Amino acid sequence: AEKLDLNLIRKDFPILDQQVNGSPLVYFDNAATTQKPQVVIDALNRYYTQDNANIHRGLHTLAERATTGYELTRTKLKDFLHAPSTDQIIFTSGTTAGINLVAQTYGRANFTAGDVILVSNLEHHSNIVPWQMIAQETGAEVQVIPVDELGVLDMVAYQSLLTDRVKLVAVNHVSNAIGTINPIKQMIDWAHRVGAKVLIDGAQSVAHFDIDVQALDLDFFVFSAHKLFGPTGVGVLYGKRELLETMPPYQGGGEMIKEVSFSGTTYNELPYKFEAGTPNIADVYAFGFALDYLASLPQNAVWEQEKALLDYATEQLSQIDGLRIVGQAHEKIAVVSFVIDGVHPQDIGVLLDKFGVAIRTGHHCAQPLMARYDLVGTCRASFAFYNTKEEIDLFVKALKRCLMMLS
Ligand SMILES: Cc1ncc(COP(=O)(O)O)c(CN[C@@H](CS)C(=O)O)c1O
Repeated sequence: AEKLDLNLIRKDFPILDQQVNGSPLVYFDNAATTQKPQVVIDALNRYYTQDNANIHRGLHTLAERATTGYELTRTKLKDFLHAPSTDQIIFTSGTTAGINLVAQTYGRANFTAGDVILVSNLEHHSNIVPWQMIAQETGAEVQVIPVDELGVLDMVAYQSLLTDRVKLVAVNHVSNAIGTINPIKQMIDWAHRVGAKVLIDGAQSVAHFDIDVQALDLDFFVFSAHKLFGPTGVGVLYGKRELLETMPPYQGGGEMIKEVSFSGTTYNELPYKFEAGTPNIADVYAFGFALDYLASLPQNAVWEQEKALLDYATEQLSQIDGLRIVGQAHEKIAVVSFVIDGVHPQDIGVLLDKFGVAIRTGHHCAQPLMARYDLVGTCRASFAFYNTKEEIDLFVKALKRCLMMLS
């Protein structure tokens, strides 16, 4: 199978070539945010030096160019997600904003007392708190799909929780904290059988899978550009047309209207009904170049590289005395969460940074999951295709030195 030329690839990510505290940077925090290829950085620079103007309204050349660039990304996303139309691609500020939008519009219009919103114990706070907020407001109830010792969702429990009271199932495709890949096709099919809609939080899966929203029969799908080698402050909400059409607007203002008068206001068509105010034009424009960059890579080689990194890191870390990997699902993305007997994750994170190694420590915005495993937090190393086995060797060597210093 085709392999990635990592020397060439890493030249596309200038940020990776730097020293941190006297050692080469080893960036293993890609689940928090990915680094950006030069083409994205160049696109941002080009937008602000040549094309910047407000969009959709101005009739002058720069406004036309800015509008074309912004809408071109929406078209690229339609293709990327295999969506039926661009109308169903809504730009938000991120995954969190997308989930809040659905909770505050679809939720408010459809949830009533006694309804159930089903989430999982693996969820990120962004896919728990918005549902708690709308549940409080509507009298609906949030119930939780349990997870087992390995970090795998309990599908038997899921089936029994799927009563006809369930109006929405909101789960992540992949856990950010421990890397578990959930069987979302099956989960969606089962939910639809009881008449429930499904929102899939794809923040940690879009970078690792080809997502076909029609084949998955997805009702809602949300993710952030910054997890997909694009800028921060840009998110995508995909929704089924018949759902988006019936949902009231999320925020009021310019762009999302047709006619405003003090005797009444009419709203714009999809997708603009959900895009009030001047959007994050430059970052949406630059995001399109991240999508082009990814499309230029041999996708299987990318996934092979990530799998090789996961397997090698797991093998190397498993040899360290007292180290326990948290989350050992058979189906995992390239994330290794671990704890070490007698050592606080925070201390490891701080010390690793002294050796130039960037990982994330703590609860990873998944406190209910940490509580499930009776942990204050974990150390999380998360890899991208531009990381190397040599970096894993540096990481393991540094980790062993940290443990010597802490012993
Ligand atoms: C599964 C999942 N769901 C939602 C979010 C929120 O994405 P935003 O772009 O911040 O809105 C994230 C972001 N997880 C980062 C920051 S906490 C991590 O270090 O794991 C996520 O992983």
